[in-house]
Amino acid sequence: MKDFVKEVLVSEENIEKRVRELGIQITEDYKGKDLMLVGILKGAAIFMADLARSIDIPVTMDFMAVSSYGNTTQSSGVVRIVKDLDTSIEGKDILIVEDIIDTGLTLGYLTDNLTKRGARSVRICTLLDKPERRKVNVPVDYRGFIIPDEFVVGYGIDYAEKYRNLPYISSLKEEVYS
Ligand SMILES: O=P(O)(O)OC[C@H]1O[C@H](OP(=O)(O)OP(=O)(O)O)[C@H](O)[C@@H]1O
Ligand code: HPA
Ligand SMILES: [Mg+2]
Repeated sequence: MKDFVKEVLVSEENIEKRVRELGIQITEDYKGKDLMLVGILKGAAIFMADLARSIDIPVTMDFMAVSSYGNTTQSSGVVRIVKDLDTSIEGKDILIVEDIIDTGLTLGYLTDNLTKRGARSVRICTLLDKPERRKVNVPVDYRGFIIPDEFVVGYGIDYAEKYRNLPYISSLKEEVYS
């Protein structure tokens, strides 16, 4: 066990199994539709790569980058678009792919923003959901796991840009923050 890991909350095996299940469900729901996956950088990059390969219909993929956390464990509350989509999404069925929904500020802003661009539908797929921390109510259509109110890292998710390459989801020892 890496010495900065406090507790493994979701194992590599459980992530793999759940991603496969989500892919099957999304494949069913979007058959015959023009599905575009929108991954939210950087946290969702790893989830997006695995999820896309578990979906069995043709999809298009693009990425956006927004930032609200910076190098802290607290959301600033201000969502800023750092990288926008490359193409118009008018008439498309959009599935936003996120690593984690915490306060809901990021996804609340993004759902609104993408809906206003004339998408046919905008839905949300998040690997992790931390409902205890919610400030903005956002409808989650596909959810990997519900987790307790702990700051987590791994499988794409960072603390101060580190630990994204852990293959599982874990909490960090207190000394990492100090
Ligand atoms: O529900 P919220 O409280 O808004 O938090 C969730 C968002 O915060 C993190 O992104 P971050 O700003 O850290 O960017 P990153 O993905 O590049 O790490 C995470 O990846 C989500 O996008
Ligand atoms: O628990 C978290 N870990 C890392 N980044 C985050 N952004 C929102 N919640 C989290
Ligand atoms: Mg982050």
